[in-house]
Amino acid sequence: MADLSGVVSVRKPITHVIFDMDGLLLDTEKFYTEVQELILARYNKTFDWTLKAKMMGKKAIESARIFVEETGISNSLSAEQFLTEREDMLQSLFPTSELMPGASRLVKHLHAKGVPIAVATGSHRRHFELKTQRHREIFSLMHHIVLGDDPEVKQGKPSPDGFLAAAKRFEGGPVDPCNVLVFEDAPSGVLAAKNAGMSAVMVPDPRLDKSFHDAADQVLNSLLDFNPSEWALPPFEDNAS
Ligand SMILES: O=P(O)(O)OC[C@H](O)CO
Ligand SMILES: [Mg+2]
Repeated sequence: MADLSGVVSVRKPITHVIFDMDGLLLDTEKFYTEVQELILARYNKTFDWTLKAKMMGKKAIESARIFVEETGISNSLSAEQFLTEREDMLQSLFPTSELMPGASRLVKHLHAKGVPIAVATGSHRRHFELKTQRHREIFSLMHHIVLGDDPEVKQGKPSPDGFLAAAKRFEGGPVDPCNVLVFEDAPSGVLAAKNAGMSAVMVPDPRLDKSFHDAADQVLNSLLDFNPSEWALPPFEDNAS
């Protein structure tokens, strides 16, 4: 494949795949947005996608600090108080989480073809359990799952900690990062994958500024648009979703 300057870009042969969770496999980013809009409304402020872009994909306390500082409410609400306040709302929303379009098809396909797959999420254990309670089957196909409160994940995305921990835990690991493909929705997540030396397919929310697409190796509107053959992965045998 050649770009407009005639530079030929060769994609690395992929042997292992790591999925992000929130906003990529699960349609859970909308819950964070909803709750944060409600909290900010109390301070007569609005939540926008510039702030969302900075928060998404990060560990809870890291994104909480960004929230109170960027909105200028840190004198009234600390990051810790913000987390406590949003918790009740999130706890009732998370169990209703739905899979993103194409997530089930892609995970089942890669698993059936023997491609080792894992999850690396910024989400901590308690939230992970709530979000995945209706989706145990899909998550059981993962070789392993690295959570945001894993002791090896010292820093959240864009630090590569989560993806490097995930690459280490595959059978026969550590897997060379250049053979790992990451699926991400968040700017911080794409940077984390690139900081880990991995390839990144970004499936961003359409409201995210397009400048965040630049760091990704490929940008898709939906997981349904992913073509495994482009990454030397086994092709789909049908067009079913
Ligand atoms: O996108 P994830 O799966 O890394 O999750 C991060 C936070 O829990 C939500 O932005
Ligand atoms: Mg995400």
